[in-house]
Amino acid sequence: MLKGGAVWALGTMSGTSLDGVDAAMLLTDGERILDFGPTAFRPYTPAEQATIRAALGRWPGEEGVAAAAEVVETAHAELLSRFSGADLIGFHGQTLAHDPRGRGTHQTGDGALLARALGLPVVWDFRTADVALGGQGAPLAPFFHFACARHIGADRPLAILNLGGVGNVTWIDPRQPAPESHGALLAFDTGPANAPLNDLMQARTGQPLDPGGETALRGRPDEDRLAAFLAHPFFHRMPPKSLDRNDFHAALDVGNLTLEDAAATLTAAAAAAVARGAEHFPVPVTRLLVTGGGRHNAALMAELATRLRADVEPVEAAGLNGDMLEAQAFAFLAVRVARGLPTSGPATTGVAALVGGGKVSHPD
Ligand SMILES: Nc1ncnc2c1ncn2[C@@H]1O[C@H](COP(=O)(O)OP(=O)(O)OP(=O)(O)O)[C@@H](O)[C@H]1O
Ligand SMILES: CC(=O)N[C@H]1[C@@H]2OC[C@@H](O2)[C@@H](O)[C@@H]1O[C@H](C)C(=O)O
Repeated sequence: MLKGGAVWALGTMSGTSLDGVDAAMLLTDGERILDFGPTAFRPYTPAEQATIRAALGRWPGEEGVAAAAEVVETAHAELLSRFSGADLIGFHGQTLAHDPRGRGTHQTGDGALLARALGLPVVWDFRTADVALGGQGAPLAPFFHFACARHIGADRPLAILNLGGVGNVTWIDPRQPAPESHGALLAFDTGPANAPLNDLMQARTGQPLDPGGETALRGRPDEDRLAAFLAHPFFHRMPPKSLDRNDFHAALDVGNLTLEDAAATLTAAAAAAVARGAEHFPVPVTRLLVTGGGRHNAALMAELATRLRADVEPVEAAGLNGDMLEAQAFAFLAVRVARGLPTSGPATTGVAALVGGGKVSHPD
């Protein structure tokens, strides 16, 4: 186990959009951010993506999972071998299934194998312990978001919103001494973010996303569909709460709308879900910093600004890197695990007490 000092950790994320693997170096003691280091991205090829997609929703030992694991491991080994100077690795793996109150949570990819391949300690399997102890197992970035808020010198409550396939938000009071302090954090998944819009664009146009939100900007949201969407029981649950990528599939039927109106409806739904979530914040925020690919969607950012009475800005406005924040989070969490510090708590995953998730595998 590490003692007090800072180390260079190399974190990875292979997100729900299945576009590829992000990796980022971070100099940290698991409490503070001391420096940001190099970053890199390795896309999945269409064939690799298809192999992972075929295993979505599956559990260890089921058909297709071994092939997906091999793709994930190979892509990570290739990407991570480009870096030098790391003391340890934080390997998230690829979530294939997430059912915290049922079968559990499943991130594929073997960290022990990567430790041997790369010759470095690998911290991995971050979510299982939290779920086993009654937590949602997600989101896990909030303890890092707290460090980010401190790093950028925030002096009043703010929120960091991640718009990936699914949305997740962290409300932060940076005046508290540490993320595990009472009242420092509240975090939860907000609802579907880009995934339904990507699925619509793929099905109707063959494009994987709505670039810049251009299609949605030409359409009008269907208010009846929005109201039906917001009636979903997920919005009546108190946070913390988490979602699987396709949990909202049936609640977001935009089948008979034009492409533009369907895109506008799904975009408005993602923003409305965040606004619903913001009603749970302990005190309202005046600043919402947005990370994840959805910050490039002008229609989504405009809908957020309309629905939330706050400045809605990409995290870059505060000097952070919105493409790499999750990879940096798993670098940070790896150091916390190595130091025996908690990675989640009642306010972030709903677990009964503070939990230090994550396994450590050594190269020999
Ligand atoms: N230029 C763009 N215009 C519109 N949308 C974009 C753009 N770039 C990225 N996106 C959206 O962001 C998504 C990718 O976001 P991100 O990389 O944050 O997801 P992820 O990390 O895979 O997901 P998660 O955080 O849910 O695990 C794309 O699938 C797309 O929907
Ligand atoms: C189970 C799982 O992998 N969840 C992801 C997913 O992608 C976004 C959202 O859903 C969030 O809950 C989480 O990832 C981020 C990095 C987290 O744990 O903070």
